[in-house]
Amino acid sequence: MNPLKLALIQLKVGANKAANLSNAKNLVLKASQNGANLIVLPECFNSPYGTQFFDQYAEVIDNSKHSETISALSSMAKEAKAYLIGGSIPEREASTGNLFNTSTVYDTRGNLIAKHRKIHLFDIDVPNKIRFIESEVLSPGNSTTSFDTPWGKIGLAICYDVRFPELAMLAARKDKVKLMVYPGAFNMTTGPLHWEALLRARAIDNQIFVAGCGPAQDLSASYHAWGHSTIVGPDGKVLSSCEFEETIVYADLDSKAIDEIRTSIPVYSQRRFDIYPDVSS
Ligand SMILES: O=C(O)CCC(=O)C(=O)O
Repeated sequence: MNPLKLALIQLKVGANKAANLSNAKNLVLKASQNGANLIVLPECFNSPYGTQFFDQYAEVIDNSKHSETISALSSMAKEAKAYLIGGSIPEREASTGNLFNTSTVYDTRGNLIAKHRKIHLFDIDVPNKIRFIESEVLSPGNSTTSFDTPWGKIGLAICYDVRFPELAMLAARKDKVKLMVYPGAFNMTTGPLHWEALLRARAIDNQIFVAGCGPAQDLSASYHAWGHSTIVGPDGKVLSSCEFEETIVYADLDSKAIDEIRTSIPVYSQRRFDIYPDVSS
């Protein structure tokens, strides 16, 4: 099997949903022309990021009748003939009206094959720096997500979910994912402090590939994103990254690298689950 060519689209997101969708389409097609097999968009890619925007931009995700963004993503994947992780969008659940931060995944024919609702909502308050309380308007998802591709299973979670090592470990050990993808949107306080460290930590913990895809920075927006979309190898090395600008980050992922690191530094098989079966108390 040839390596998986992964492309992270560090998209510049604005207030105009139609413009965000058409900008995303141009870059998705560009990534596919450059040979990408799996293309990723950032968290909240069709709407500005902020609790005040979620209700206005939310869409119902219904497999039988696609909404504006779902229909656009499905066509992009089909036209690109690539797997597509559609970042995330504010989702409105039809039956309850509840809002979620939700990522959708498409196969090369544009079929919607997976959906992840952010499990850990971004609720933080760093005095004089950043206060963001997603749970004021969003409900959390309650399940983990992975999906099959010809390159093996891929795990999916969203942004703040990266801070919780159990989620990636479950995906690596139970679902046997080779790659964990996090559409994200870190900020200018926690981005420089933790973004790369967390992505590398999840890769080192589990000896899998890890990717985090953020939006480009827009200093005229209310939320200043950190950007720095990054792909990390199973040995913890950064394979490819960028800074704040709109761009595409690529890497070729060969699963042989997972076998090599698990053989040379065999922590994957040295775990002592007999002494820490449950650390929840
Ligand atoms: O964990 C962080 O510091 C940032 C998280 C975030 O921006 C998000 O969950 O959208």
